[in-house]
Amino acid sequence: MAAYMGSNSVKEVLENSDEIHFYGHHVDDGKLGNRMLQATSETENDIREPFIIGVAGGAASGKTTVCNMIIQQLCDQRVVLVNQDSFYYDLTEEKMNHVHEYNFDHPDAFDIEHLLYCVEKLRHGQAVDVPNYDFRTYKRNLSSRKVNTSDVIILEGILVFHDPRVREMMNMKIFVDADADVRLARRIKRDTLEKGRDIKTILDQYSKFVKPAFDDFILPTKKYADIIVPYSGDNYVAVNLIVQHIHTKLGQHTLCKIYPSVFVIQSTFQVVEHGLGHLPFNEKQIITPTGSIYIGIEFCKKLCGISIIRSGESMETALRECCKGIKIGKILIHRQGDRDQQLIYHNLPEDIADRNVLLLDPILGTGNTAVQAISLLLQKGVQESNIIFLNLISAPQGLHAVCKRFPRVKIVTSEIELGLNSNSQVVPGMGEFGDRYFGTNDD
Ligand SMILES: O=P(O)(O)OC[C@H]1O[C@H](OP(=O)(O)OP(=O)(O)O)[C@H](O)[C@@H]1O
Ligand SMILES: O=c1cc[nH]c(=O)[nH]1
Repeated sequence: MAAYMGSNSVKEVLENSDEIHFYGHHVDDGKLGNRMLQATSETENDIREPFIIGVAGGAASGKTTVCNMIIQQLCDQRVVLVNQDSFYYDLTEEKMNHVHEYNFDHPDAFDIEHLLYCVEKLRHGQAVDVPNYDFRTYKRNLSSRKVNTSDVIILEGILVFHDPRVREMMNMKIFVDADADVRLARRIKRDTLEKGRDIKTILDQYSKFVKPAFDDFILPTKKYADIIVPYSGDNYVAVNLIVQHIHTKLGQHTLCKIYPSVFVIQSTFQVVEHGLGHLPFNEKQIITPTGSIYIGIEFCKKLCGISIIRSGESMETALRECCKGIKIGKILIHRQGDRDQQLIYHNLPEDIADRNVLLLDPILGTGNTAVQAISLLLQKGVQESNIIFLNLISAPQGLHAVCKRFPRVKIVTSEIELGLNSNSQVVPGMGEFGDRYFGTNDD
């Protein structure tokens, strides 16, 4: 476990000091302090960004049905649907005169820069005006549609996976797959009814543009999909699985919105570094023994790590890699399922009240253990706002318990899971962490 929590990016330079922890970089290497601050704020922003889903697939493959089913099942969330069709370029008079020669299924038919601009704004919490494209006039209406940002943004369209910049903004990519004959039959029905087109025109357009564009541009983007949904009427199983995943991810968003003290770091590599990034520091310059100038940072206040025995000890190596010589204290709490915890042992730095405390425990289940440990730290005079709880897997129940009781304690975790089972184990989770890490399970 410690191996994947280790710090590769942060170099510790001053050793054997439990008073000063200075980690930095050579003067040529840029500004670590700035990088750390940037990393922290970027990650915080990421957490609050909407969940963006791309839904691609051939024309009339069932994308809209899948999107509607997702929207219906996410009824407790704010969802907005943005259709790539809204970003068709207006046809010029000349193109209008030869409209049957115009390829609406080619990537160049879309104003992708405008689409990118709109999604980028929504992603950063701003409302946008999305154009209203009229298929009868082949032009955007004068009035646009005001779209507010939401918890979930669904971006639907035949070619939404085509541009890598759009793809990169998506948290989940779904490709709706339907046989060519099914797509053609549905297209004929839809275009005659909804767009007032005649069958000959539809078939000409299909063989001339739609089919070649599907083969050349749309089908090749299927490989980018995280999920391929075979369209056969209403695919409830696939949509249920998708919605379940979104709910789990939104659970994180919701908890982070409720509790500004919770930070979810997408990679377990960065839990320790991110935690350190919350501490106040000053930039410091030193001359190394070889006479080079070295710029790093120095924490304003003394630090210590406190691990909750046993599992918290698995995080000590990572902490020591970042802060060599750091004082580490211990707390042992006997956990009995969901019942009261018993404090068995503690060994804390005498001057702990004057330190920032990084509390280490990879699992936050019911939260009882963490609440006991934090209560002990407060009894010893540690300021609540000087405690950062570093964690790998947390259950929503544990987060509620700690955040409600200690709103000023920061929690840095790498995953918020679904919940707890009847044995108070985190689910899906990883079972008994300590047994797995120390090899004391029966398997
Ligand atoms: O939030 P809670 O429901 O209180 O559970 C979390 C506690 O459970 C685990 O320890 P465990 O008791 O399994 O001991 P171990 O680390 O020694 O294996 C974990 O490391 C936490 O300390
Ligand atoms: O899932 C859990 C809950 C508490 N402790 C663990 O090790 N795992």
